[in-house]
Amino acid sequence: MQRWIRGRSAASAARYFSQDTIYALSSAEGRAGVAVVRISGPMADTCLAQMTTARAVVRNIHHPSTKEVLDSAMAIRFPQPKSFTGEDIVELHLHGSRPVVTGVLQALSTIPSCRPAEPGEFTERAFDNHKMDLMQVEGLADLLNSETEAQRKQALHQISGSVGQVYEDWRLTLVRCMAHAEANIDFGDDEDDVTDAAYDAVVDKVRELHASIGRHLADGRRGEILRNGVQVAILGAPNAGKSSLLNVLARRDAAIVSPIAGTTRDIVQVPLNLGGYPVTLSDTAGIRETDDVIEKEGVQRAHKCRAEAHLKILVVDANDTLDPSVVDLVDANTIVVLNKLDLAANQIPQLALQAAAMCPISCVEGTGVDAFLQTLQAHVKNLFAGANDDAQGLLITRERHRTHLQDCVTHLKSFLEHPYESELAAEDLRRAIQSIGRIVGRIDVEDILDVLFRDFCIGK
Ligand SMILES: Nc1nc2c(ncn2[C@@H]2O[C@H](COP(=O)(O)OP(=O)(O)OP(=O)(O)O)[C@@H](O)[C@H]2O)c(=O)[nH]1
Repeated sequence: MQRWIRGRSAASAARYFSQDTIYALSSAEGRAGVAVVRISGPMADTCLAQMTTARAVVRNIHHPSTKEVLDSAMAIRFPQPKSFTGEDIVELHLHGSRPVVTGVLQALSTIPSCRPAEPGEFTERAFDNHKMDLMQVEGLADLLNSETEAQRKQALHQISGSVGQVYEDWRLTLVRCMAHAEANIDFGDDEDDVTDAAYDAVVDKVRELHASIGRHLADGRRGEILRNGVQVAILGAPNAGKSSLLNVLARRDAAIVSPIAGTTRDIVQVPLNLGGYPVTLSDTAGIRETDDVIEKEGVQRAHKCRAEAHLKILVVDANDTLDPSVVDLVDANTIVVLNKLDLAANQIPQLALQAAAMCPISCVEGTGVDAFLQTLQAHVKNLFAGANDDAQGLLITRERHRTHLQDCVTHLKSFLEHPYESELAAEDLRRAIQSIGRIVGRIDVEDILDVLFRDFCIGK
């Protein structure tokens, strides 16, 4: 354990070695049915003994010195090593009232070597005690930040450890390959065990792994898109009804709507949950040639937004002739919305556009909005189609993982270019092993952990 704690930031290492017992409110702040105070560390049982006589039963909680009754609560013990942190843990399930929680936390501060927990410190202890690996900690962070069902599923999948296990299996395969490569350096042809045929099998194994990781990398970034949300840009000419559409979908007046062409200048974003998938809708400035400096900037931002979007909605006024510059915006990832149907005298214009779909609607009357939403939802869902094609349902959820996997592939490729130059080949495998080992994380994890735990709430 010393090996990787040594690199930990000074504050974090000091915290770890102090052997303090930490406590915090682990449920949400404020009035609630139940408030859970979690205590972890060597004094957890002592805290319990000093404040109540209970073991998972309802009892009075006393102030340890004044003996004043602070609450009637349920106390649960989770003895080490099977607890969340791997240490003795006590949970006090209190009434969810501010004075009760404040009184209990204050009472805990009077017990020697007990102190309030830092954000994420319970999870940090779980990591330190090998109860979770880095990917699981990241998965927990994702779960806490998740807002839709699909995000929750992905985070839970990562917390379960199954994704990390696949990487660990790949790493162990490479370790075995490297043992063979090093045996080649040490014994060459003199050793019976290290036959050419055995080494050929190692090269085949590396080739296989190189292909598997390559396929895994070609996942269309579905895991990262799901984690960060699907970006959908609403584009079109001025006055087509882009802001009106945004407001209809958001069910509130998120953007200003007016008959003055060129009203929207900056990007206006609204988050949506579409069938369990997280979506960010961006309303943009109407695209046209202009000398107005501010509007020009708005049009540039609209083009940038379009370039970064996973899906585009092109809003067209069904009563206007199509501007060629707007036609150029259409591609296979664009849903065309023919708006202002109420003014079109029941004539839906037939447009020859290579779009993903065409949806006639009226933002003012609400006609066609439900059908459009279904089309949009289907296209969002389609971005993730095939997510479970992979036997393990394996998706890359963070850029950090992708970078290490790409490094690993680079080293494996280098190995495959000179597999029979023993020393070079062994060095390539060593680097490939290191790259993949960094994902699950026991190497150079300190900076990542510091950032991760900073984003955690106190009590987690
Ligand atoms: N009749 C009718 N009017 C609409 C409809 N949708 C929008 N409008 C009107 O069209 C005008 C422009 O609507 P906006 O939503 O501001 O259009 P926009 O595309 O965001 O415009 P810019 O900000 O100029 O890019 C407003 O007066 C809206 O009330 C519709 O379905 N039917």
